[in-house]
Amino acid sequence: MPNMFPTLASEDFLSSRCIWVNGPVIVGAGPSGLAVGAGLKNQGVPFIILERANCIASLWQNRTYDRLKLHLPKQFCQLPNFPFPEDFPEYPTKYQFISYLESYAKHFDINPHFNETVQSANYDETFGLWRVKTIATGGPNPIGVEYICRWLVVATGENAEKVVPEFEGLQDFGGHVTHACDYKSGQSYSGERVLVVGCGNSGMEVSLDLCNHNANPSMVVRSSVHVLPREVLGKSTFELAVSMMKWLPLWLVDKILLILAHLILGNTEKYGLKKPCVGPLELKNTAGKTPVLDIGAFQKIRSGEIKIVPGIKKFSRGRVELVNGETLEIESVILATGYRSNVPSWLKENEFFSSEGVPKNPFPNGWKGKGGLYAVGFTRRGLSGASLDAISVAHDIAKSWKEETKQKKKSMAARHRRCISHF
Ligand SMILES: Cc1cc2nc3c(=O)[nH]c(=O)nc-3n(C[C@H](O)[C@H](O)[C@H](O)COP(=O)(O)OP(=O)(O)OC[C@H]3O[C@@H](n4cnc5c(N)ncnc54)[C@H](O)[C@@H]3O)c2cc1C
Ligand SMILES: NC(=O)C1=CN([C@@H]2O[C@H](COP(=O)(O)OP(=O)(O)OC[C@H]3O[C@@H](n4cnc5c(N)ncnc54)[C@H](OP(=O)(O)O)[C@@H]3O)[C@@H](O)[C@H]2O)C=CC1
Ligand SMILES: O=C(O)C(=O)Cc1c[nH]c2ccccc12
Repeated sequence: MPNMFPTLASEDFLSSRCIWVNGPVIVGAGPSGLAVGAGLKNQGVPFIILERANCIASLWQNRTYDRLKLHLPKQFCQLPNFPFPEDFPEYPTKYQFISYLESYAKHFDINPHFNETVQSANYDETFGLWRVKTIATGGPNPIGVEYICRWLVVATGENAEKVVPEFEGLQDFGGHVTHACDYKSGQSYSGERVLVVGCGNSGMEVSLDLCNHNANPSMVVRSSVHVLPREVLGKSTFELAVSMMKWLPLWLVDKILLILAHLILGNTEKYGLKKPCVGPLELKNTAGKTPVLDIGAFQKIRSGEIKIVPGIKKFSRGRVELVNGETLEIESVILATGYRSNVPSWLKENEFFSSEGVPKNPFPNGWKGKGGLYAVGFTRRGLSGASLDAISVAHDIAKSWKEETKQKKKSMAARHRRCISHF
């Protein structure tokens, strides 16, 4: 018997709309998307920003811990054309940074479409247009929307999704397992033995915060890590590196950074923090691995308050077995295992973006693709890299928007004249 009630795809239940955008569609209302928006506003170009969360800068507002501060000095973190307030400290807190971003959006009158997740973006070769499909969940029912535009700006970030590795036996562990993006404070871990998996800036700072709340962290270092002091003789290490880069080759700057780190912190390898073979800046540029800028975790490692342990073999009820055969009894696990881009899941394009979801061309040539495609904030250079991209992208789009608008006006005027001459 034929099926009288064929099942409908979930999309069929959505009412849908199609919208022509006179200008670019920007995906993501983080610092990168806001900075492009500001540049476009300054040049009179209309645009829309689509944001899956219900606020701007959702990484900063929803997916970071309470005690987070910017770890680069403020002059490297402000966005174009709107400086930080003068009374901001050298390393603003995340709350100060968020309030700055709110003022930034207000100043440039940027109003993203919140609760609207981009599901796919395809380039229509025939018409030379982008078709961007979203699901908007702000109203009583989800709505499917399709935007048609000439320019598409990808500003979804290098940290769009958490990385959650699979571990044997984790389902039997029975304790609390959280990713660093959901960790707010060590308060609820007081007195607990906690396994922190990963030793990047997140792993280090979460471990430090746990110590400050009387918990006992063990931090997994499965391979290697560069630990640099955040400051050298009161001057930011990052700033020092940027100044040296003007005169010296990268390898030499890396050597000097490692010598300074050794003078200030001593031999970090003695405590189980094996150093990578490649220098800290070279590693950041080639593999995107950020060196740790230490704000006090290393002192806790030296004192034994943070225990360093090797890679994980498997979990079992209330325990973890390590690759060296040692077993630890633990109450909780925090996965400080990093983040990844989500571009491959929605952008139907594989010439400009790699399979990891970052532009294939290295900095400074990774911001412009073909057919009006742009990327902002994928340079592995934090907020200062995002600002540089945003300036280039806004300038380039404004130029071609103005040319096309002028041409359209010309051809409309010509059509108008032809119409008049008929009378
Ligand atoms: C804990 C932490 C601390 C950091 N500290 C510093 C620092 O001190 N200095 C520095 O320079 N950098 C720092 N960074 C790097 C960080 O990536 C940048 O600061 C900055 O947030 C990058 O901005 P962005 O706009 O490119 O990406 P994001 O801030 O991640 O913004 C991207 C936005 O896109 C939205 N989005 C994603 N997918 C979709 C979709 N499909 N549809 C619609 N919207 C979508 C997201 O919800 C998000 O709001 C830090 C990162 C982390 C994780
Ligand atoms: N104050 C600040 O400004 C802060 C900035 N940040 C930034 O946020 C970004 C993300 O940092 P972070 O979250 O630390 O992520 P990272 O990608 O820098 O580090 C991930 C860590 O997890 C480890 N890891 C991944 N998978 C496994 C596994 N299966 N077993 C054991 N270890 C594993 C990695 O080890 P391996 O190297 O062996 O792969 C690495 O040590 C960085 O750019 C960082 O600088 C983060 C926190 C604070
Ligand atoms: O914190 C981050 O994620 C950054 O990307 C900031 C950053 C850019 N370049 C760097 C080099 C060394 C340490 C941090 C950074």
